[in-house]
Amino acid sequence: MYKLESPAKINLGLWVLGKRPDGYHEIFTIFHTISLHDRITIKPSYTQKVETSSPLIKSEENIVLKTLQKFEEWTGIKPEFEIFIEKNIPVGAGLGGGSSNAATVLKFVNEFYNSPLSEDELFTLATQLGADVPFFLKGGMALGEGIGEKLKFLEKSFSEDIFIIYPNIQIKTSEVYSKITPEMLTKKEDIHIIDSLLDDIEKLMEYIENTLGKIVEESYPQVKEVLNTLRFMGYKPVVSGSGSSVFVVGTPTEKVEKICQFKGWKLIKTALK
Ligand SMILES: C[C@](O)(CO)[C@H](O)COP(=O)(O)OP(=O)(O)OC[C@H]1O[C@@H](n2ccc(N)nc2=O)[C@H](O)[C@@H]1O
Ligand SMILES: Nc1ncnc2c1ncn2[C@@H]1O[C@H](COP(=O)(O)OP(=O)(O)OP(=O)(O)O)[C@@H](O)[C@H]1O
Repeated sequence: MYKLESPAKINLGLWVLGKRPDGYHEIFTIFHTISLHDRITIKPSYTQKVETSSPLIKSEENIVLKTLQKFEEWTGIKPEFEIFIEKNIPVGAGLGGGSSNAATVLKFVNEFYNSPLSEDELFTLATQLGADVPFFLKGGMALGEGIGEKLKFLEKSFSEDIFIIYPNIQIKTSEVYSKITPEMLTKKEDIHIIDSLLDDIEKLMEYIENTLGKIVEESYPQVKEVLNTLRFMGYKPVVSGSGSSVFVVGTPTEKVEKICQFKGWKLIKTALK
């Protein structure tokens, strides 16, 4: 029996640079893993089974199943494990839960069968599973370009406390990207300043924004309410990825805890890692 931790991520800023012919968008983002994680239990077996603790995820659609199938396509080896995922990462929250599970299992299975896939092959296979998957092969802090698969992993990462508010709604990433219009695009040269702020979280937070977050705020009143509540309290909240979760650097006051309880929002205290 093997037990693996599958970390969540937040996007410390996300800008959309353009739209590609294949419908995907060129982005610039700063990925950062956090200590919030799913727990994956893997048992070698005579069959292949993937289950989770979340009713929101249909077994047959689990990205981890797709990961095992792709691994077999690429290597000819049929991975036979019973996998159970204890979901602590809220689903459809912009925290990369599924992508993290896929990368964590892909890395394990490749090592279990004595690494038939090279690191480059792992990254290519991961990209085919989803734009966020390659980042989770290493984690930490990374600049993401392309569709998010062109990664520059940074030596340094942050360890500050953050808190996340999840308003219990799942948001489909494709829906958010489909609302991108030309005037929402950013020129890469206009965000060069970011490169000089990568070792100062306070300064970085002054500049970061999330283009997808602006769309989510306008399309989902529940997220808008979370953002305005936090702004009213003097925080600088940022939507992670395509939402619905919102993060703030720091620790929540009792007042924040009370409001989350009253509103029925899920408050997660965690840290950059
Ligand atoms: C929003 C982020 O989570 C930020 O990290 C990622 O950009 C999205 O990563 P992801 O959820 O793994 O995305 P995928 O599952 O690969 O793509 C879901 C859908 O999002 C849209 N998509 C995704 C990534 C990207 N750079 N451009 C896009 O337009 C596409 O319509 C795609 O069909
Ligand atoms: N193992 C999994 N864990 C979570 N979601 C999964 C998993 N497998 C499939 N899914 C599906 O993937 C979709 C996105 O789930 P996920 O939790 O990764 O969203 P997310 O946190 O918004 O991810 P991202 O930040 O990459 O957009 C959901 O509709 C969910 O049902």
